[in-house]
Amino acid sequence: MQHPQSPAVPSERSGGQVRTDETTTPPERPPAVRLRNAGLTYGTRELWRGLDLDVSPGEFLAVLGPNGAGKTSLLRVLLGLTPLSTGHVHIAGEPAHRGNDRIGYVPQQRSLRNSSTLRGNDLVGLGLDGHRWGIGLRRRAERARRVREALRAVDATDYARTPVGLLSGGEQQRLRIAQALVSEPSVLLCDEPLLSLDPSHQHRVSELIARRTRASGAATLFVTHEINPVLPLVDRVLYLVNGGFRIGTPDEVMNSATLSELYGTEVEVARVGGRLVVAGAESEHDHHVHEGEAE
Ligand SMILES: Nc1ncnc2c1ncn2[C@@H]1O[C@H](COP(=O)(O)OP(=O)(O)OP(=O)(O)O)[C@@H](O)[C@H]1O
Repeated sequence: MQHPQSPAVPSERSGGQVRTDETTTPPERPPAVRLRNAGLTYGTRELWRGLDLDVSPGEFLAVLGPNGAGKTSLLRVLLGLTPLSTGHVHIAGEPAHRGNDRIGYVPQQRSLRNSSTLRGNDLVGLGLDGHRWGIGLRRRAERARRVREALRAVDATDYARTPVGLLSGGEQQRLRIAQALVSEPSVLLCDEPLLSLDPSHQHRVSELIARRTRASGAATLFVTHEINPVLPLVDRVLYLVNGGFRIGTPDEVMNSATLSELYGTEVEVARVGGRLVVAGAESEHDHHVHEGEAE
């Protein structure tokens, strides 16, 4: 796992002598996301419980699991929209709360209305509104530069001036990703960001998000049913199922023994033509296989 390391602190010089007795270590940055004994229950339905998780700045975490496992609900908890039933959640050292401008969010896709006359660059620019920015960013030129850069990063420059209602689902999705990235958030939450994207853009967007995660030191939680584009890029996987979970590297989690134990039934994880295929967990798992996807 590659995380930014705290720089070493040089020893202070005092009166010509090197002081080694008071070498101070910089205060550690709090985890970008911290969950402790977290549990979420709706009525009598327990989605997950006893979840302890720290996501470090610069870490890329895939959140996987079948339909209804509680992946979106977990993101809602981090966004401060859904309270935990048990335990605690902190974002960058503060309790999770609504309207947190440290978080960038790519929500699960909803088609933007055909009638929407909003243009792509306006939609991406909305990602800069409502944030507390430094003086420089108040300048319109700087704002426009950031929007342009975000559009270029998702390969959306060509349709930046087209009304979003006229764009395809995949094109709209790329704009949403640019909108979440433009504010350079500390925590990036992506809910099925690869939906509607063709295989080439699935890879491109996954790589872009991985790169931005490392470069900016943001922590990214990436909910997806499309595991193959992201598994080679992620540091760890959180796999939610049947109220339980596993956290570990892709190799630690995505194997037959671990998933069989988690599902309580025989699950086979196989490599087929360089792709990971999960089989045996009934229809819930079919979504992991995306036939025809280019490698
Ligand atoms: N506010 C709510 N009240 C009651 N039940 C809810 C509420 N929100 C979600 N649920 C239920 O919780 C379960 C988990 O939903 P969630 O959307 O988190 O699952 P998911 O893992 O993201 O699924 P998918 O892969 O299908 O998107 C679902 O059965 C859903 O119906």
